[in-house]
Amino acid sequence: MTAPGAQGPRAVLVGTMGAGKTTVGRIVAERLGVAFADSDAIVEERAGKVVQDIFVEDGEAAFRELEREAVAWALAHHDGVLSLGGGAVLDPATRALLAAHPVVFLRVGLADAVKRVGLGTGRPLLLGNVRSRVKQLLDERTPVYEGVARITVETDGRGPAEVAAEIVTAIASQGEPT
Ligand SMILES: Nc1ncnc2c1ncn2[C@@H]1O[C@H](COP(=O)(O)OP(=O)(O)O)[C@@H](O)[C@H]1O
Ligand SMILES: O=C(O)C1=C[C@@H](OP(=O)(O)O)[C@@H](O)[C@H](O)C1
Ligand SMILES: [Mg+2]
Repeated sequence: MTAPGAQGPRAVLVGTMGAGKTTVGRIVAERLGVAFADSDAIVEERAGKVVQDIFVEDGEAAFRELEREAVAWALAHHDGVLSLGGGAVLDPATRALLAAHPVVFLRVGLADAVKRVGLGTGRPLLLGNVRSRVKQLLDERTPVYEGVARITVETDGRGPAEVAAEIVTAIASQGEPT
């Protein structure tokens, strides 16, 4: 994290659950030599409990409020790489803030997303039929991710290091004068 007055994140990663935002974001930050932050981790630190427990004990609306505040704070104060939770972009105020930032959409298809999220219990929105929930979220949210992104990176069939390398190249070329 950085002092107030920073320019904001070098890259903000968005995409659905299993796109690899947390994993790839950490690698991109390492390669750029900057700090990494994840909205879920900020929320968990502030709430003093994990995302799953916030959903169960306080409800999704309470989580979304904490998430909106965490993202707004990080966009203003974190100048490294920032990964968002998959649903953060559903908030209109968050989308408005994102317009001023280098947003990278990590695209993933249904098969790879399902493989990556597996049967873990850490993602409360996927409880039940994982495949049909992932499909529904992909269908609903892909246009939203496309709407906020300046850069889109395909992740199907590619490992995190390869995806991270493409992001580093893409943000470097975005920074060049046209
Ligand atoms: N490009 C990739 N190829 C294969 N597995 C990946 C890739 N990116 C992430 N993973 C794996 O998928 C799982 C979910 O990744 P994660 O970074 O938590 O995704 P997100 O934050 O987008 O939900 C992790 O086990 C991670 O190791
Ligand atoms: O898509 C969503 O609504 C969510 C995605 C999760 O983050 P990841 O996308 O990093 O898994 C986490 O914020 C929460 O379980 C809700
Ligand atoms: Mg994540």
